[in-house]
Amino acid sequence: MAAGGAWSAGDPVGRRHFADVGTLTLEARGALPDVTVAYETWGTLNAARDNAVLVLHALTGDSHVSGPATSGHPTAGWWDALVGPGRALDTDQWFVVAPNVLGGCQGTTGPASPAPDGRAWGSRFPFLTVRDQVAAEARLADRLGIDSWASVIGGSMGGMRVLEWAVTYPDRLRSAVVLASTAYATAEQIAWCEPQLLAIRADAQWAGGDYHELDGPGPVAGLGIARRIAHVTYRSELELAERFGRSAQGDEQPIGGSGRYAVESYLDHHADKLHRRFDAGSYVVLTEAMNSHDVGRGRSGVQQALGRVTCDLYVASVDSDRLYPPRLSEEIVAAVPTARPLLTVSSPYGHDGFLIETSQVGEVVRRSLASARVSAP
Ligand SMILES: CC(=O)SCCNC(=O)CCNC(=O)[C@H](O)C(C)(C)COP(=O)(O)OP(=O)(O)OC[C@H]1O[C@@H](n2cnc3c(N)ncnc32)[C@H](O)[C@@H]1OP(=O)(O)O
Ligand SMILES: N[C@@H](CCO)C(=O)O
Repeated sequence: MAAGGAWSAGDPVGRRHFADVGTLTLEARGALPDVTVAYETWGTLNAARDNAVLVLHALTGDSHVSGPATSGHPTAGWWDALVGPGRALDTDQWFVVAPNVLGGCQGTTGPASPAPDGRAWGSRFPFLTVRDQVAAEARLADRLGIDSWASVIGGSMGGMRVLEWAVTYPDRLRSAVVLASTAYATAEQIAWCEPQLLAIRADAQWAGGDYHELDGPGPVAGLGIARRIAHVTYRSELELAERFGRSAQGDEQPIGGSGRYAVESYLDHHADKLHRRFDAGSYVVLTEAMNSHDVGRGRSGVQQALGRVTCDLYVASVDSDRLYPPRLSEEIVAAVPTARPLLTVSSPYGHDGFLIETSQVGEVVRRSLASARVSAP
């Protein structure tokens, strides 16, 4: 990419693989040609090809579930504690696959990728739904020769894709884990996204979505505002109160001075970090895809759709999650015939608890894998 701020698609070498999955016919309209899916794997696929586990990341995640920070990944794997020998996703037993989502910006085709004419897709990138993203992941499974996943696991936006997998391809997964997620985007979730989308599109550097080919920083300010809004929703009111209170950041005072509150500084920090690792165009495409999420669309409603699920389903909510409140997980459990009783991750951190509370999340993952049938180690 030419501009777009300091964001980089990362080290093209690293440990990622790239699968060409062809042209995807999209749910809303049109098609996306020449789709590439970037993915990482851990462990070994067994001879029966039935020990594979699919891990699906959330909004700003990527394929780097586990491993140290690299030149391409400024932070260590987002579930590093869960993957490896003896860990919940025990790589002595399981073959773990993690793709970057369709529309993303870490190797999988997205708005910053070159279109057939060689220029970045930018504003020409088509509207995606969660179903399109899952269709791309199913193509990846085909390419890897994996007919049936032992488990499909994800939180938040990743959990949306897990549910779509379970509803669309009930024969292709034996168990599933849906963390801090929902069967449909609620009015409030869509409402929180609206000012985020407006902030990015109001940034003069957005250039109608075609900033990738321009000189300049790209819509860094707009993306930063979007991240600040989103990040507040990812944490709990009590955590922010106890952690930051009314403290000032440093010696300068916010009242009558030029200082900032500590919580403002914290949000500034997260905004600054995001634009270095994430493309604003992807943020828009993925946010609109999340807003589209409704497993019941065209399937006679949510209850009917969830009634199609046949895998062993584990649903967990975070008790302090104000963005994906536990009632949304309760609705899934009530409607899925094969759902286990709702599990609760106890955390002061809110929605981000699904990323932070790796010990509790690991237990949920262990349970799902214990119920997955495998031919051989
Ligand atoms: C599946 C996926 O979606 S993966 C994508 C999710 N990952 C990310 O988005 C990476 C960005 N980080 C986050 O979203 C969250 O921090 C999490 C969930 C990953 C981790 O949460 P926590 O461990 O609780 O980290 P926390 O939110 O407290 O942030 C810590 C950072 O804030 C900084 N910080 C804390 N207080 C302040 C302050 N007053 N002023 C400025 N910075 C501050 C810390 O120095 C630390 O910086 P660093 O991350 O550069 O080391
Ligand atoms: N921190 C997570 C929250 C969204 O679920 C992310 O950035 O993807």
